[in-house]
Amino acid sequence: MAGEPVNVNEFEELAREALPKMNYDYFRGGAEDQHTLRENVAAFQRITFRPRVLVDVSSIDMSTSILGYKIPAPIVIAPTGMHELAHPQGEVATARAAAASNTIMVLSFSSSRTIEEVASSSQAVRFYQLYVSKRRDIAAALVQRAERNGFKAIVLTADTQRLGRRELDIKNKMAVPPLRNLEGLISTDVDSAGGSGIEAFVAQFKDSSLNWKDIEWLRSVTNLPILIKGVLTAEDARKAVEVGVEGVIVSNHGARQLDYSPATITVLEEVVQAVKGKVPVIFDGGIRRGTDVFKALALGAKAVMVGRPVIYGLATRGEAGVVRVMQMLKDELELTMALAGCPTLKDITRRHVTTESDRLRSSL
Ligand SMILES: Cc1cc2nc3c(=O)[nH]c(=O)nc-3n(C[C@H](O)[C@H](O)[C@H](O)COP(=O)(O)O)c2cc1C
Ligand SMILES: CCCCC(=O)C(=O)O
Repeated sequence: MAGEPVNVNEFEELAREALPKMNYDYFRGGAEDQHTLRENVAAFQRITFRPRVLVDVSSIDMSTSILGYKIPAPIVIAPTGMHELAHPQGEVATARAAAASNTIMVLSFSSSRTIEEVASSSQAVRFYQLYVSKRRDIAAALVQRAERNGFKAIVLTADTQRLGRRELDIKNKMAVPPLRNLEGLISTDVDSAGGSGIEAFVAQFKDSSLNWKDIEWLRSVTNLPILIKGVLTAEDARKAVEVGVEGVIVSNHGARQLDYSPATITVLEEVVQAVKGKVPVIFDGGIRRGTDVFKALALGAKAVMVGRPVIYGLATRGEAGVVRVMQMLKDELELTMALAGCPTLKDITRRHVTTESDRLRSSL
């Protein structure tokens, strides 16, 4: 690609050029037919704006807060695994970029670098994403390490009872690289039977009996607020509120788990309505533009998280690349707000977008 990247999608192209195929495939790929992977992005393209004109937008305020932590824009770093496959500094670089961007980073359970390394290299507000192992003492130990090291919330990923079937990883015989948090706790040296080592590893360690009752167990091992990640229905949103978690994250795991799950942006409103404002609803999946962020906010998200674009920035330019990606999305959101006539996040309403279902309803 010639010249400087001017948008987040161009970072993806650069990352593809920079990375070994196996690593790029792991980051980029989705489950099975990758239908949901395409839809996560395509569904945004079917939402249009109802911009308002002649509003004073000489000053735009994008600031918000999540669980009381103030951030200058509602764009947060999603938990994604194995950052050393993108850059030798791994999550240390990502965490530094989060601090430089004054945003929140959710550190993945499957990080290359340790909780302690990430904590000591960055002042960013950090949340810890948890997968619960069959041996509960291991999960509890990880949560307590995160808490001791100043992480501010636990993000419990609920959509990964087993790993989705990612055929690129199977073809590449993708092996699990070192996950240093797990050293001395769980072996990642698994027999992949000639397929995806990641899938085999998850099958071996993950407790697939995990269920709503276990939130109580999680409460018993930590004082941190708990967010549930992977909610796609009103039913589960109500359950999450019922069991008393502090936040709900609408996510289909970047289309890496159940293929033919809905594009997340198409179910956000359903979840928001079910939650009834009792806890914040955070959104992820397919955010590639500031316009996407605006659309998610218009449909009721408090903030969005970004997965792959952060990795592409990291792969291309390390810390500086992640800072640039976050800045691009933020700048695009600011411009979108100005052009749509919304000087603050509160001004963004449901009336500022037209969705596919709006169009269907009005054609009846
Ligand atoms: C390479 C990669 C690794 C991921 N690893 C994790 C993980 O360890 N834990 C988790 O909860 N979600 C994980 N996710 C899902 C992200 O948190 C997020 O839901 C998703 O990336 C959002 O979609 P986007 O990539 O289109 O922004 C991963 C996603 C990708 C692309
Ligand atoms: C133990 C690896 C799981 C990482 C993950 O969640 C993903 O690749 O989507």
